[in-house]
Amino acid sequence: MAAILQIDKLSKQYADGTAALHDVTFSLEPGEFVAVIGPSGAGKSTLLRCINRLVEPTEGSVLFDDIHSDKANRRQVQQLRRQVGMIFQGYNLVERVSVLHNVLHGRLGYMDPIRGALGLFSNHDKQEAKALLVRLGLEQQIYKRADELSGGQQQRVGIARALCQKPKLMLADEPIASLDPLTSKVIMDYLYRICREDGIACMVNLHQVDVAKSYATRIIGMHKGKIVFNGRPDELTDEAIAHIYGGSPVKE
Ligand SMILES: Nc1ncnc2c1ncn2[C@@H]1O[C@H](COP(=O)(O)OP(=O)(O)OP(=O)(O)O)[C@@H](O)[C@H]1O
Repeated sequence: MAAILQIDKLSKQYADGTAALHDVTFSLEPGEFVAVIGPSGAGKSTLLRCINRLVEPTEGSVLFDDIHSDKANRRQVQQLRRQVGMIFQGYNLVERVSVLHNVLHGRLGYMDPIRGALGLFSNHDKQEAKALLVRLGLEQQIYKRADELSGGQQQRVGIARALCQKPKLMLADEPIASLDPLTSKVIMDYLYRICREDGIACMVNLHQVDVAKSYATRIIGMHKGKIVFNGRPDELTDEAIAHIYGGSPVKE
């Protein structure tokens, strides 16, 4: 199957000289659910953000569905961002507006900017946004303000907003880091099930190895800006985990 995402020799050095990514190469096939694990500072967030150009890579290329992100013009970056949904640890909702409006923000990339700024969403978009909220078990919360919701409910709104973009790829940057274990399971169950049902490829940064092992179809392990593991969950041995988190060499 043709890759939906092809990352080649990607490196990122921040302005202060921090080398966050070094020579990262991998590809993602449609429908894969990939967990990215690694210690704090390994470069997981930088990697995700280089994919949708929230961070400019220093070297290397990102090819997403025929768009060379590194060479893309403004129109192509906009096209890329429409097709790549993003879920954040802190949910990134507009707190004082309704849950429905937050979800509709996922349509802004498809709209005339003036209609978008005025909040003139079509009835079709509103129906789709409501259907997504029902799918995420939030039918009672549709007209509430976002800041009236619990953390787990807010993250479900974040997922609905990303789905409203009709993405081909979902990037989730530590989506459960601020949630308790029970709520984390609910969020991971929704994210996994919906991505699998809708054929959306997903890359999710996680701190919890056990969570990565129970959901991912593939795991990428990072250490100091490099990929040091790329394999199936059953290949992630204790030794491989020690290598990712401690940098010890993997025996051949
Ligand atoms: N804007 C920035 N400017 C300078 N250095 C940065 C910036 N953002 C991240 N870094 C550095 O780049 C490295 C990788 O950071 P990144 O946030 O990508 O790692 P991470 O694996 O996602 O970490 P965590 O799990 O703690 O979120 C770290 O050394 C970090 O301090």
